[in-house]
Amino acid sequence: MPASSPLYLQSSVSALRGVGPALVQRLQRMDIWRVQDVLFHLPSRYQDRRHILPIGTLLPEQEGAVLGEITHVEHLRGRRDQWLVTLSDGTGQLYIRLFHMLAPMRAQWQKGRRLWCFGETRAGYQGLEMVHPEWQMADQPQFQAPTHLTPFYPSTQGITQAQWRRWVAQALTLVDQLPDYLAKYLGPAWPPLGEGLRLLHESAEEVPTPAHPAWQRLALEELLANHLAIRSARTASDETGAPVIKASGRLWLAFLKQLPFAPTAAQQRVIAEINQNMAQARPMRRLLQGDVGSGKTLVAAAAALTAVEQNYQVALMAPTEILAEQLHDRFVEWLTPLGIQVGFLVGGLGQKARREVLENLHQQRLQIIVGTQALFQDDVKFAGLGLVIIDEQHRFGVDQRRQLLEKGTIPHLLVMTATPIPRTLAMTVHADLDLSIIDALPPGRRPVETLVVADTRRAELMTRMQHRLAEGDQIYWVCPLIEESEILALQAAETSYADLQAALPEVAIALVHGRLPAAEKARVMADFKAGKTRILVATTVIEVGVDVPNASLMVIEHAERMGLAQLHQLRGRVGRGQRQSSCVLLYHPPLGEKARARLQVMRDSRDGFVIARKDLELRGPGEYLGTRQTGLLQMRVADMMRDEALLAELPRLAAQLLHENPEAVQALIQRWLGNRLDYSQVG
Ligand SMILES: Nc1ncnc2c1ncn2[C@@H]1O[C@H](COP(=O)(O)OP(=O)(O)OP(=O)(O)O)[C@@H](O)[C@H]1O
Repeated sequence: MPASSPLYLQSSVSALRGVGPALVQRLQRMDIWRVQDVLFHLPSRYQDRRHILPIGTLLPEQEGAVLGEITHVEHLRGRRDQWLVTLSDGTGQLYIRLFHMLAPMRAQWQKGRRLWCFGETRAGYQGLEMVHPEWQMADQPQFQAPTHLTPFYPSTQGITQAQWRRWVAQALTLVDQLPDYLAKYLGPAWPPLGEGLRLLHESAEEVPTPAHPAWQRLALEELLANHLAIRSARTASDETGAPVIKASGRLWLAFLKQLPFAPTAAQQRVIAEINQNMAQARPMRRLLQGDVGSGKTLVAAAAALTAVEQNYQVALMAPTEILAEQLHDRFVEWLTPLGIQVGFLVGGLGQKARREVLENLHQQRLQIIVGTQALFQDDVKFAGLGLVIIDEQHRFGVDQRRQLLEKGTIPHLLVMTATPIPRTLAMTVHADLDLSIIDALPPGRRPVETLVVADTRRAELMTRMQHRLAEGDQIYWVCPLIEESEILALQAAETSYADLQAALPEVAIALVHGRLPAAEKARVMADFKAGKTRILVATTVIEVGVDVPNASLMVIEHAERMGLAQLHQLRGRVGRGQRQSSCVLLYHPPLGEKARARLQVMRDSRDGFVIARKDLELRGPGEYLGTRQTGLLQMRVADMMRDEALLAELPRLAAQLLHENPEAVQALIQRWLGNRLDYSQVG
């Protein structure tokens, strides 16, 4: 082997031992280009493989190591071969399910052998099981149970955890060379930057917690990097002018006359904030936040009317075709009586129809266009785009948002989200976005009654459903994504669909899932909306934004596997009309402790903010890192809600750095935001 050349933080990852050309490409796809980027690729959690857990004490969804004797090996032949291995340790039995078993492994996995394995338990049909755990035969001399915590890195296909650990170890030898731009501005109580990175990569004994000063040091720098990125983008966009749109309110008043309800005070307030914003040449960058069902669509319509009255076009984007279609229908229903033409553009549109829409848009025969990502394509040209509205922005790539904004001169931008972010946090971190909050639900809403029910009680549930159906109500039946596999989710949904059809043969039931062709999806949703189908079985495609006020019961299968934010979103699909609605959270017993606590939060609370806070509290150590953040910003170590106290430091640090060390500003942004095109570059 040739002598390895010296390694630098700025060296390409190819300089790391064990990284060949194919791996370089894979790493680059994860936005890891240089050795320094490996240092900032932080573990998403830690595995504790040190302690052997008695099998009898295991709960579902528990990760851990067990050691026992193989008492049975069964080869299950079927569409797909499987092996079911029984492991016993005197306290209980655990099944190990394997979908492939190569000959050398088969030779070892014999009855009577002692086996150590590490994995996550799940409730299987026969009892607790682990699927493809990591393993070692424990009755041979080379067996060694791990003595340290094991960091677990976010990865991609073709990169193993062992590889990450080797690369990180190499990069860590350079950690002290990393420039610490903040040291001189922070008091002596703050540990150096490198300590934070060591803490996260090297913790051997205890899972690090966010309260640790070294962690806080990293979080502070990450928040600052985001803050700086946003600040610099905002300065750039401030210099360029957006159209000054001042409407008389003529269209809005005409619209109100035909609306069957009156806007709430909260809606009126945010509409006024938006109108004021659009009347300025400084481009609007406004985040409209409102809990599920708070009536954001009406606010979007009001903003659109302001632009249309002054002859500007409006683009309205939704994250999925179903939602785009629904928004389109709503806008057509509301606005065509006022003589406004609303177009629709999604990927699945035929060539001819598409050309026609584009032509109409370009000639300004369409004032409003509703669609999905398809609105970004190069050939989509506007005559005068004045306002862009994005629904549930976090589903959109930042890049796409930028592309759309490039289509107008500098259009105003309104982003709608149901994700709760406290005002103070949003103001500090999203320095570029102004915030409007709809803080009250429309009147007459009755809180959704939430029940937590074991899935062994399906018979009772069927009776409840029959009652509802007899009263003319409609029902959602949701099957969540299992193990992040769309195919498994689909199988589960198909099974539930068949079961429901068998149990309620006289009822019209439909199935909708992510793999249906767009037109088919649209048809199924339209039928449900029109009341032609009474039960809609769905994978979580209905999660965001579907509005069918007549649906008053939602059943969520395997609710114990879902996150709180997702459950809250889903539940928000019912309780949108005047009638008393219910949400049944079905779980598969036995229930793990954490899952029980999560479901209890759902039963006790209906407020998105409260639920988000509880979610934070319920995350155990090791679940803090790499968790999906509240939509807008995805951070690695910081959490806006948890690290609220750090935000106070940001303006001072930012001002000092910008003044004294502008190069450091760019370096920090690069370090934390990397080459990702961040939304801060928008506009
Ligand atoms: N002021 C109001 N009075 C009565 N009903 C209203 C009012 N505003 C909106 N609604 C109705 O409330 C329902 C929910 O509104 P909308 O779909 O806009 O919610 P949303 O904020 O987009 O929620 P989500 O984030 O869940 O999609 C709709 O059926 C809408 O017609």
